[in-house]
Amino acid sequence: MSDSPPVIRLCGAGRRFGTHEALSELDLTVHAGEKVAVLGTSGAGKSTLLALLNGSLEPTTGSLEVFGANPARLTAGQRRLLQRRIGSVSQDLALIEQVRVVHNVNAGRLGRWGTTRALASLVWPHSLDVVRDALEQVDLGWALYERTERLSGGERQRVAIARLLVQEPELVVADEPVSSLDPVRAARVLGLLGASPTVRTLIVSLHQPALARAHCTRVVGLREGRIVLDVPAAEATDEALRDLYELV
Ligand SMILES: Nc1ncnc2c1ncn2[C@@H]1O[C@H](COP(=O)(O)OP(=O)(O)OP(=O)(O)O)[C@@H](O)[C@H]1O
Repeated sequence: MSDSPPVIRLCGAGRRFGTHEALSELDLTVHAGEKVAVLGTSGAGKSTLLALLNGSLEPTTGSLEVFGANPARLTAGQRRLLQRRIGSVSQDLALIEQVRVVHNVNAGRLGRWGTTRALASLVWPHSLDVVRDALEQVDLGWALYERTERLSGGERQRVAIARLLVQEPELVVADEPVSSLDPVRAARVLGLLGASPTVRTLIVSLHQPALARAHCTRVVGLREGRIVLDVPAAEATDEALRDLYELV
């Protein structure tokens, strides 16, 4: 193993919303190259965990390090550099509806561009070859100049994946990125993220254990805000997962 710090290190981390404890006492270390699936029932805390990991939420207890740094202690400039290394897909996808698909995909490159280039690209889109290639990888080559608001839910999810692909982040944190896709496309998108030469580490929440086993190396199970399972994907058998999904 290299000397570089883990990509993620959570120690005794928790997150409260008012009096509600969404996550409690999480210990989780993720090393570069791991592909981690986060599973659990609705409300188990998956989105909250991923929001901690992508820097959009802070833990209310315990500690979090991403690439060896506590995001809360970084300067604004250091935070921007950190965000460039993290590609994120949230459940709301964070797409701009009124613009054409090419611009939403190019948003993945904004972290590397200055303001002038970013503004110019809104008139004459930059990096068209790169954008086209990313869209083709998610079967959306035809949608380059479509208005984003006209696309279906599954097509929009794939635009968000194409945005990730052009960003070339070291770490991808994806919250249910295939929830609107048909089974073949869901497998294909996860295969793309898992096999991408630039995405070195993947943390993805899923509702389909079969996809976790097929495309990830490790399965972390959350139940009522706590990690109750943390095994290599091959050991995440139906039996091992039974407790995770049992309704209380
Ligand atoms: N902003 C918030 N304010 C208050 N409570 C919240 C907030 N975000 C999440 N919660 C609560 O925290 C708990 C965990 O929510 P979270 O969205 O992380 O679950 P999840 O496992 O991602 O669920 P799902 O699979 O339905 O997306 C839930 O009880 C939820 O109501």
